[in-house]
Amino acid sequence: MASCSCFLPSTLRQLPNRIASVNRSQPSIPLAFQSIPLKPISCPLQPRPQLSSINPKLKFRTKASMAEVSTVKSEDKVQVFDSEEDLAVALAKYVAHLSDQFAKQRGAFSVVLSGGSLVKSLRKLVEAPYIDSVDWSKWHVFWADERVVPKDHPDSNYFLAYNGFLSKIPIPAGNVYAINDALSAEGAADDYETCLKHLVKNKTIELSEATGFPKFDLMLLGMGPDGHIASLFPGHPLVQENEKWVTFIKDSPKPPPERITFTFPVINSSAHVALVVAGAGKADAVHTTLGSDQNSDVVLPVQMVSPEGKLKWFLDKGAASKL
Ligand SMILES: O=C1O[C@H](COP(=O)(O)O)[C@@H](O)[C@H](O)[C@H]1O
Repeated sequence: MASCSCFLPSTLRQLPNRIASVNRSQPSIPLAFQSIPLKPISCPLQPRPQLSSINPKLKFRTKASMAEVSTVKSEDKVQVFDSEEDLAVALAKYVAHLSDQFAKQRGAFSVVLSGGSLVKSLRKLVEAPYIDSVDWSKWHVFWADERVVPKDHPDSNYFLAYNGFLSKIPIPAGNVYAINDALSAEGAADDYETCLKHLVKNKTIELSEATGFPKFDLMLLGMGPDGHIASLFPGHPLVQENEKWVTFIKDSPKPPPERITFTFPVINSSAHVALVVAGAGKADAVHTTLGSDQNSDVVLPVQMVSPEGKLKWFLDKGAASKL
Protein backbone atom coordinates (compact mmCIF):
# COMPACT_ATOMS: atom_id res chain seq x y z
CA MET A 1 0.00 0.00 0.00
CA ALA A 2 1.59 3.25 -1.08
CA SER A 3 0.57 6.55 0.39
CA CYS A 4 0.52 9.99 -1.10
CA SER A 5 0.26 13.45 0.28
CA CYS A 6 -1.43 15.45 -2.45
CA PHE A 7 -4.66 15.39 -0.47
CA LEU A 8 -3.10 17.51 2.20
CA PRO A 9 -4.34 21.06 1.95
CA SER A 10 -2.17 23.56 0.23
CA THR A 11 0.20 25.29 2.60
CA LEU A 12 -0.18 28.78 1.20
CA ARG A 13 -0.80 30.93 4.22
CA GLN A 14 -3.17 33.48 2.72
CA LEU A 15 -5.61 30.91 1.39
CA PRO A 16 -9.01 32.56 1.73
CA ASN A 17 -11.81 31.21 3.89
CA ARG A 18 -14.10 30.37 1.00
CA ILE A 19 -11.57 27.88 -0.36
CA ALA A 20 -10.47 26.52 2.98
CA SER A 21 -13.95 25.94 4.33
CA VAL A 22 -15.46 24.02 1.42
CA ASN A 23 -12.96 21.20 1.39
CA ARG A 24 -14.95 18.22 0.08
CA SER A 25 -12.73 15.30 0.93
CA GLN A 26 -11.09 16.49 4.13
CA PRO A 27 -12.44 17.37 7.53
CA SER A 28 -12.77 21.12 7.96
CA ILE A 29 -9.26 22.54 7.91
CA PRO A 30 -8.49 25.76 9.74
CA LEU A 31 -7.01 28.68 7.89
CA ALA A 32 -3.30 29.42 8.02
CA PHE A 33 -2.08 26.02 6.91
CA GLN A 34 1.19 25.71 8.70
CA SER A 35 2.22 22.15 7.79
CA ILE A 36 -0.82 20.43 9.20
CA PRO A 37 0.17 17.06 10.70
CA LEU A 38 -2.62 15.11 8.99
CA LYS A 39 -1.97 11.54 8.02
CA PRO A 40 -1.94 11.41 4.22
CA ILE A 41 -4.70 9.37 2.60
CA SER A 42 -3.27 6.14 1.31
CA CYS A 43 -3.27 5.68 -2.43
CA PRO A 44 -3.29 2.03 -3.52
CA LEU A 45 -1.16 1.56 -6.59
CA GLN A 46 -2.63 0.16 -9.75
CA PRO A 47 -0.58 -2.13 -11.99
CA ARG A 48 1.55 -0.17 -14.43
CA PRO A 49 0.44 -0.48 -18.03
CA GLN A 50 2.74 -2.73 -20.03
CA LEU A 51 4.55 -1.16 -22.93
CA SER A 52 2.71 -3.43 -25.32
CA SER A 53 -0.62 -2.04 -24.14
CA ILE A 54 0.37 1.53 -24.94
CA ASN A 55 -0.95 2.97 -28.14
CA PRO A 56 2.07 2.85 -30.49
CA LYS A 57 1.47 6.41 -31.62
CA LEU A 58 2.27 7.53 -28.10
CA LYS A 59 5.75 6.10 -28.14
CA PHE A 60 8.62 8.47 -28.80
CA ARG A 61 8.79 9.24 -32.45
CA THR A 62 12.20 9.01 -34.04
CA LYS A 63 13.24 10.98 -37.07
CA ALA A 64 12.16 8.00 -39.18
CA SER A 65 8.55 8.60 -38.18
CA MET A 66 8.72 12.36 -38.37
CA ALA A 67 5.63 12.68 -40.53
CA GLU A 68 3.61 11.33 -37.64
CA VAL A 69 5.11 13.90 -35.31
CA SER A 70 4.56 17.00 -37.31
CA THR A 71 1.29 16.33 -39.11
CA VAL A 72 -1.59 18.45 -37.91
CA LYS A 73 -4.54 16.07 -37.77
CA SER A 74 -7.60 17.12 -39.74
CA GLU A 75 -9.73 17.41 -36.60
CA ASP A 76 -7.18 19.69 -34.93
CA LYS A 77 -8.26 23.30 -34.89
CA VAL A 78 -5.96 26.26 -35.11
CA GLN A 79 -7.46 29.60 -34.18
CA VAL A 80 -5.59 32.87 -34.60
CA PHE A 81 -6.81 35.93 -32.69
CA ASP A 82 -6.07 39.58 -33.41
CA SER A 83 -4.86 40.12 -29.87
CA GLU A 84 -4.06 38.22 -26.70
CA GLU A 85 -7.16 39.88 -25.23
CA ASP A 86 -9.35 38.24 -27.89
CA LEU A 87 -7.55 34.96 -27.29
CA ALA A 88 -8.34 35.16 -23.56
CA VAL A 89 -12.03 35.81 -24.31
CA ALA A 90 -12.25 32.76 -26.61
CA LEU A 91 -10.30 30.58 -24.19
CA ALA A 92 -12.73 31.38 -21.36
CA LYS A 93 -15.70 30.45 -23.54
CA TYR A 94 -14.04 27.17 -24.58
CA VAL A 95 -13.10 26.16 -21.01
CA ALA A 96 -16.54 27.09 -19.64
CA HIS A 97 -18.21 25.03 -22.37
CA LEU A 98 -16.12 21.95 -21.56
CA SER A 99 -16.67 22.46 -17.84
CA ASP A 100 -20.42 22.42 -18.42
CA GLN A 101 -20.23 19.39 -20.69
CA PHE A 102 -18.14 17.24 -18.30
CA ALA A 103 -19.96 18.38 -15.16
CA LYS A 104 -23.24 17.20 -16.75
CA GLN A 105 -21.75 14.07 -18.30
CA ARG A 106 -19.82 12.66 -15.40
CA GLY A 107 -20.21 15.01 -12.44
CA ALA A 108 -16.58 16.10 -12.44
CA PHE A 109 -14.19 18.13 -14.59
CA SER A 110 -10.49 17.29 -14.41
CA VAL A 111 -8.42 20.24 -15.57
CA VAL A 112 -4.66 20.37 -15.94
CA LEU A 113 -2.94 23.74 -15.77
CA SER A 114 0.51 24.80 -16.94
CA GLY A 115 2.59 27.55 -15.42
CA GLY A 116 3.92 30.63 -17.20
CA SER A 117 1.77 32.82 -19.40
CA LEU A 118 -1.14 30.35 -19.49
CA VAL A 119 -2.45 31.53 -16.14
CA LYS A 120 -2.76 35.12 -17.37
CA SER A 121 -4.66 33.90 -20.42
CA LEU A 122 -7.30 32.40 -18.09
CA ARG A 123 -8.18 35.81 -16.63
CA LYS A 124 -11.55 36.13 -18.41
CA LEU A 125 -12.81 32.97 -16.73
CA VAL A 126 -12.87 34.71 -13.37
CA GLU A 127 -15.06 37.48 -14.72
CA ALA A 128 -18.77 37.66 -15.58
CA PRO A 129 -20.52 35.65 -16.84
CA TYR A 130 -18.28 32.65 -16.10
CA ILE A 131 -17.45 33.35 -12.48
CA ASP A 132 -21.14 32.77 -11.68
CA SER A 133 -22.16 30.33 -14.41
CA VAL A 134 -19.35 27.75 -14.10
CA ASP A 135 -19.95 25.00 -11.54
CA TRP A 136 -16.57 25.32 -9.84
CA SER A 137 -17.45 22.63 -7.31
CA LYS A 138 -17.01 20.06 -10.09
CA TRP A 139 -13.48 21.19 -10.93
CA HIS A 140 -10.43 19.13 -10.03
CA VAL A 141 -7.22 20.99 -10.78
CA PHE A 142 -3.81 19.48 -11.52
CA TRP A 143 -0.50 20.68 -12.94
CA ALA A 144 1.14 19.44 -16.13
CA ASP A 145 4.42 20.40 -14.50
CA GLU A 146 5.62 21.97 -11.32
CA ARG A 147 8.86 23.42 -10.09
CA VAL A 148 10.20 21.73 -6.96
CA VAL A 149 10.18 24.84 -4.77
CA PRO A 150 8.02 25.85 -1.79
CA LYS A 151 4.41 26.62 -2.69
CA ASP A 152 4.82 30.26 -1.77
CA HIS A 153 7.96 30.69 -3.92
CA PRO A 154 7.65 33.02 -6.92
CA ASP A 155 8.81 30.17 -9.21
CA SER A 156 6.01 27.85 -8.08
CA ASN A 157 3.39 27.15 -10.74
CA TYR A 158 0.91 26.58 -7.92
CA PHE A 159 1.69 30.03 -6.48
CA LEU A 160 1.21 31.62 -9.88
CA ALA A 161 -2.09 29.82 -10.45
CA TYR A 162 -3.26 30.57 -6.94
CA ASN A 163 -2.62 34.30 -7.28
CA GLY A 164 -3.91 34.66 -10.82
CA PHE A 165 -6.80 32.20 -10.88
CA LEU A 166 -7.54 29.79 -8.03
CA SER A 167 -7.88 32.45 -5.34
CA LYS A 168 -10.60 34.08 -7.45
CA ILE A 169 -12.88 31.08 -7.88
CA PRO A 170 -14.95 29.16 -5.29
CA ILE A 171 -13.23 25.83 -5.86
CA PRO A 172 -13.14 23.35 -2.96
CA ALA A 173 -9.61 23.28 -1.50
CA GLY A 174 -9.66 19.48 -1.58
CA ASN A 175 -10.04 19.60 -5.38
CA VAL A 176 -6.72 21.38 -5.92
CA TYR A 177 -3.93 18.84 -6.25
CA ALA A 178 -0.63 20.57 -5.66
CA ILE A 179 2.64 18.68 -5.31
CA ASN A 180 4.16 17.87 -1.94
CA ASP A 181 6.87 20.52 -1.79
CA ALA A 182 8.54 18.86 1.21
CA LEU A 183 9.80 16.01 -0.98
CA SER A 184 12.72 15.70 -3.38
CA ALA A 185 11.98 16.00 -7.10
CA GLU A 186 11.91 12.22 -7.43
CA GLY A 187 9.75 11.83 -4.32
CA ALA A 188 7.33 14.54 -5.44
CA ALA A 189 6.92 12.91 -8.87
CA ASP A 190 6.24 9.49 -7.33
CA ASP A 191 3.86 11.03 -4.81
CA TYR A 192 1.92 12.87 -7.53
CA GLU A 193 1.70 9.72 -9.64
CA THR A 194 0.39 7.79 -6.64
CA CYS A 195 -2.26 10.46 -6.11
CA LEU A 196 -3.31 10.26 -9.74
CA LYS A 197 -3.68 6.49 -9.39
CA HIS A 198 -5.92 6.95 -6.38
CA LEU A 199 -8.04 9.48 -8.26
CA VAL A 200 -8.32 7.23 -11.29
CA LYS A 201 -9.48 4.45 -8.99
CA ASN A 202 -12.22 6.62 -7.48
CA LYS A 203 -13.09 7.93 -10.96
CA THR A 204 -12.29 11.56 -10.29
CA ILE A 205 -9.99 11.15 -13.30
CA GLU A 206 -10.95 8.84 -16.15
CA LEU A 207 -8.66 6.15 -17.50
CA SER A 208 -7.98 5.85 -21.20
CA GLU A 209 -9.02 2.41 -22.37
CA ALA A 210 -6.76 2.82 -25.37
CA THR A 211 -3.56 3.56 -23.46
CA GLY A 212 -4.01 2.63 -19.80
CA PHE A 213 -2.95 6.16 -18.84
CA PRO A 214 -5.11 8.75 -17.10
CA LYS A 215 -7.44 10.62 -19.41
CA PHE A 216 -7.85 14.19 -18.22
CA ASP A 217 -10.89 16.06 -19.45
CA LEU A 218 -8.88 19.14 -20.37
CA MET A 219 -5.18 19.84 -20.48
CA LEU A 220 -4.22 23.51 -20.84
CA LEU A 221 -0.69 23.69 -22.18
CA GLY A 222 1.54 26.69 -22.68
CA MET A 223 4.63 26.48 -24.88
CA GLY A 224 8.06 28.00 -24.39
CA PRO A 225 9.89 29.81 -27.22
CA ASP A 226 12.05 26.66 -27.61
CA GLY A 227 8.97 24.50 -28.20
CA HIS A 228 8.92 22.92 -24.74
CA ILE A 229 5.64 22.01 -23.14
CA ALA A 230 5.13 21.15 -19.46
CA SER A 231 8.75 20.45 -18.39
CA LEU A 232 9.54 18.38 -21.47
CA PHE A 233 12.41 20.14 -23.20
CA PRO A 234 13.84 19.69 -26.71
CA GLY A 235 16.48 16.96 -26.87
CA HIS A 236 15.98 15.88 -23.26
CA PRO A 237 15.61 12.12 -22.69
CA LEU A 238 12.44 12.71 -20.64
CA VAL A 239 10.48 13.23 -23.84
CA GLN A 240 10.96 9.50 -24.46
CA GLU A 241 9.47 8.40 -21.12
CA ASN A 242 6.59 6.09 -21.95
CA GLU A 243 5.92 4.14 -18.77
CA LYS A 244 5.72 6.65 -15.92
CA TRP A 245 2.76 8.98 -15.52
CA VAL A 246 4.79 11.65 -13.75
CA THR A 247 8.53 12.04 -13.87
CA PHE A 248 11.17 14.48 -12.66
CA ILE A 249 13.99 16.56 -14.06
CA LYS A 250 16.97 17.95 -12.17
CA ASP A 251 18.71 19.66 -15.08
CA SER A 252 15.98 21.77 -16.63
CA PRO A 253 17.53 24.14 -19.20
CA LYS A 254 15.07 26.76 -17.97
CA PRO A 255 15.39 27.64 -14.27
CA PRO A 256 14.58 26.44 -11.73
CA PRO A 257 16.40 23.17 -12.55
CA GLU A 258 14.31 20.77 -10.44
CA ARG A 259 10.81 20.06 -11.64
CA ILE A 260 8.24 17.33 -12.02
CA THR A 261 6.26 16.83 -15.21
CA PHE A 262 3.52 14.76 -16.79
CA THR A 263 4.88 12.45 -19.44
CA PHE A 264 3.81 12.34 -23.08
CA PRO A 265 1.60 9.26 -22.69
CA VAL A 266 -0.44 11.16 -20.08
CA ILE A 267 -0.59 14.36 -22.10
CA ASN A 268 -1.59 12.45 -25.22
CA SER A 269 -4.30 10.43 -23.50
CA SER A 270 -6.30 13.60 -22.77
CA ALA A 271 -9.85 14.11 -23.99
CA HIS A 272 -9.07 17.73 -24.88
CA VAL A 273 -5.77 19.58 -25.16
CA ALA A 274 -5.55 23.33 -25.68
CA LEU A 275 -2.21 24.77 -26.72
CA VAL A 276 -2.28 28.41 -25.71
CA VAL A 277 0.49 30.42 -27.33
CA ALA A 278 0.90 34.18 -27.50
CA GLY A 279 3.71 36.48 -28.57
CA ALA A 280 6.07 36.82 -31.52
CA GLY A 281 8.87 35.21 -29.50
CA LYS A 282 7.11 31.88 -30.02
CA ALA A 283 6.50 32.29 -33.76
CA ASP A 284 9.44 30.10 -34.81
CA ALA A 285 8.32 27.11 -32.75
CA VAL A 286 4.73 27.59 -33.96
CA HIS A 287 6.00 27.69 -37.53
CA THR A 288 8.09 24.54 -37.01
CA THR A 289 4.99 22.75 -35.73
CA LEU A 290 2.21 24.09 -37.90
CA GLY A 291 3.96 25.55 -40.95
CA SER A 292 3.77 23.83 -44.29
CA ASP A 293 7.54 23.68 -44.91
CA GLN A 294 8.42 21.68 -41.83
CA ASN A 295 12.05 20.82 -41.23
CA SER A 296 12.30 17.12 -40.52
CA ASP A 297 15.60 17.52 -38.64
CA VAL A 298 13.91 19.24 -35.74
CA VAL A 299 11.67 17.51 -33.24
CA LEU A 300 10.21 19.89 -30.72
CA PRO A 301 8.25 18.53 -27.77
CA VAL A 302 5.25 20.58 -28.91
CA GLN A 303 5.26 18.58 -32.15
CA MET A 304 4.72 15.42 -30.13
CA VAL A 305 1.39 16.64 -28.73
CA SER A 306 -1.10 14.35 -30.44
CA PRO A 307 -3.97 13.58 -28.10
CA GLU A 308 -6.39 10.70 -28.21
CA GLY A 309 -9.11 13.37 -28.04
CA LYS A 310 -9.21 16.82 -29.58
CA LEU A 311 -6.41 19.33 -29.92
CA LYS A 312 -7.08 23.03 -30.24
CA TRP A 313 -4.53 25.79 -30.75
CA PHE A 314 -5.18 29.28 -29.44
CA LEU A 315 -2.70 31.66 -31.09
CA ASP A 316 -2.46 35.40 -31.15
CA LYS A 317 -1.22 37.25 -34.25
CA GLY A 318 2.33 37.45 -32.95
CA ALA A 319 2.62 33.70 -32.35
CA ALA A 320 1.09 33.03 -35.78
CA SER A 321 3.21 35.66 -37.57
CA LYS A 322 5.45 33.12 -39.34
CA LEU A 323 2.69 30.83 -40.58
O1 LIG B 1 8.67 26.63 -17.45
C1 LIG B 1 7.56 26.59 -17.94
O2 LIG B 1 7.37 27.12 -19.17
C2 LIG B 1 6.24 26.80 -19.98
C3 LIG B 1 6.03 27.95 -20.95
O3 LIG B 1 5.89 29.14 -20.20
P1 LIG B 1 5.50 30.53 -20.89
O4 LIG B 1 5.60 31.56 -19.80
O5 LIG B 1 6.48 30.76 -22.01
O6 LIG B 1 4.10 30.39 -21.39
C4 LIG B 1 5.01 26.51 -19.15
O7 LIG B 1 3.97 26.05 -19.96
C5 LIG B 1 5.37 25.49 -18.07
O8 LIG B 1 4.26 25.10 -17.31
C6 LIG B 1 6.40 26.13 -17.16
O9 LIG B 1 6.78 25.31 -16.08
